[in-house]
Amino acid sequence: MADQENQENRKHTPVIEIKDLTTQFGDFVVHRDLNLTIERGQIVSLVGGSGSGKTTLLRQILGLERPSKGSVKVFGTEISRADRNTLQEIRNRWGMLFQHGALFSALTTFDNVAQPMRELRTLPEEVIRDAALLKLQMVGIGPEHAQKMPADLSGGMVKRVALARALALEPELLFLDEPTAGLDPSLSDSFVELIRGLHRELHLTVVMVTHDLDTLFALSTHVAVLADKHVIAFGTPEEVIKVQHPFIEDFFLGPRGRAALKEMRPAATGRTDRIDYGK
Ligand SMILES: Nc1ncnc2c1ncn2[C@@H]1O[C@H](COP(=O)(O)OP(=O)(O)OP(=O)(O)O)[C@@H](O)[C@H]1O
Repeated sequence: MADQENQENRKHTPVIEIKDLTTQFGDFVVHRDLNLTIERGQIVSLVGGSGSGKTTLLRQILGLERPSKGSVKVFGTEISRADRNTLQEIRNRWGMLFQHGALFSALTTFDNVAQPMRELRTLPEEVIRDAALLKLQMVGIGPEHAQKMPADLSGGMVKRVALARALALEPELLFLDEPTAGLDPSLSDSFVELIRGLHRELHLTVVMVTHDLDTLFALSTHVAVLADKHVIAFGTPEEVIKVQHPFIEDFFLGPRGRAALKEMRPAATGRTDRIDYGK
């Protein structure tokens, strides 16, 4: 009964809840009274101009930066107040795909994916072996590549292996930092498809930083726009592009944005309509 209650609570607790966050470095204020709530199953793209504080916000969520004011809760726990064990438990519930340095160059493909499981120190090696191969299979990497070194893989394969590694501990929450940067358009499309499929199968919550509008429109259920030191708009892509703000108009409705909107495919919601961008 208590277990059931816990599970119910888990379902209803926002995955990320940021309230009145201020981040300040010396006199320089990056975020002021920033609010953002991300619910289970959402795919949220975080966008904003250069220096608007996207990376710093991710660092706040990951517990790498402390709020000057306000609170950042992940899975209902205030991350800056969590003790070491709680923080580790929370970290085991998320995976992160970094834009650069995604893999350890001295480890094989297989060992890169196995490493987060080995660090748990609770799983027998045979279980790790099967799980790592399964994760690689999920991202379309066959066992024949398992003993290859990262330097011998193509750019697209490195991203896939890095995604397998981020999924190693079966996270509920996945952070993607510019997931399609550096991929050519067809690799980028297939990577988007892969993330979309995994989101559906694994019921993941995804938070990504991206400048790539094709990726944004193909994947996002929601978009959070960071400008003027806080989140100026949060909603579905259709809702957000209607908000009048110079950054939004420039980002979404400039030439690049219009092209991406025209090409837009159904997003992770399974929506099949096209965005009507008015102008
Ligand atoms: N540790 C720090 N000390 C001082 N200033 C910092 C620190 N970290 C970030 N900043 C400043 O905070 C601002 C926001 O930086 P941040 O990297 O979060 O922006 P961003 O939106 O990710 O930008 P970009 O898209 O260019 O990567 C910048 O002006 C940056 O110089």
